[in-house]
Amino acid sequence: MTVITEETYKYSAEFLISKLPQEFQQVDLGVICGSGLGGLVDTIDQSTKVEFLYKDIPGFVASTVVGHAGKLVFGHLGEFRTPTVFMVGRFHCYEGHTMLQCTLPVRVMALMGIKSLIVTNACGGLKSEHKVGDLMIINDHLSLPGMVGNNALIGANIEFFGPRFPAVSDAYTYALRKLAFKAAFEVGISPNDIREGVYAMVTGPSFETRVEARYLATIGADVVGMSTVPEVVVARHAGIKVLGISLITNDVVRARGKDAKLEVMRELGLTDKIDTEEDTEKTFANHAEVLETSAMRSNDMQRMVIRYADLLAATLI
Ligand SMILES: O=P(O)(O)O[C@H]1O[C@H](CO)[C@@H](O)[C@H]1O
Ligand code: HPA
Repeated sequence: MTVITEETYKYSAEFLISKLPQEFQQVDLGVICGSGLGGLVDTIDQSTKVEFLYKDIPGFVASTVVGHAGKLVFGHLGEFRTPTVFMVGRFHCYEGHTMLQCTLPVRVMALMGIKSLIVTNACGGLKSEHKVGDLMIINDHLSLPGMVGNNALIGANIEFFGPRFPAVSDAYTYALRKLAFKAAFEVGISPNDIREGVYAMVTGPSFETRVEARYLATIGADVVGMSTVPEVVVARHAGIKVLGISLITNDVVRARGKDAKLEVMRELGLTDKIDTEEDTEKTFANHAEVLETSAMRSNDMQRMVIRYADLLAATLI
């Protein structure tokens, strides 16, 4: 296991601070941009923005996924010009990174002063009432890797950040979820296009089998993705408040699929039963579809995040 010490995090933060103008040496808000959702940084004041490629920051690993630019951007967000740090592209375990490597930027952001983190992601919808393109405010998560031995906090606890056994039952606080819905409605997102629910994390990179999808829905998940949870756990451990926003980019195939045996028996006249199961062969999940939906809906998500940052800056939450 890669060991990352308190000094490693501090070294990365000090590196950034030494290169940043004073206005960004301490930031209030962090934003992690999910697949295809990095366009948010195009909405910030371009004249004050400062960018670092991940490959140039000590301790950071490389971002290898299409739709994840691989840069850390500092800028002013919204009308209140909140000093914000954006991860434009995140790290995933399926890229070969450990959870500690994937979450290193969150601790670096903690050292740079963030009090609040907005985590966004692209995900697959598991419920028939969801539409592709819907937004979902996360109200809880189901960490499949975390439950079976791959929790982001495994290893020596760094007391400097937080306690050995942090509670995450309130990771997605009610007050912030309310603020997010307020932001969404104020920017004109229809209540029919935004919901609240449970995000399940799997490691990927293969998408779910049909039975895995049914299993996830049965055990309480509304959507599934391959990120977010490690970042949230590490942020909550460090006392950072979290808002999670998912964009449902595709429908996860759940139908059982046609019964081959029955079909052959019917063709040979051995039975007259007909398989009524829907044929979903054409709807495989794929990353191109994920990026396509992100591109279609990223504007709404951006407007909502900007409004949320302003509401947050205007409240004492
Ligand atoms: O969670 P983000 O980074 O948004 O990306 C999602 O999209 C990719 C699959 O298309 C996976 O990486 C999944 O986690
Ligand atoms: N499954 C897992 N992760 C995802 C999906 C999906 O269908 N879509 C986007 N990320």
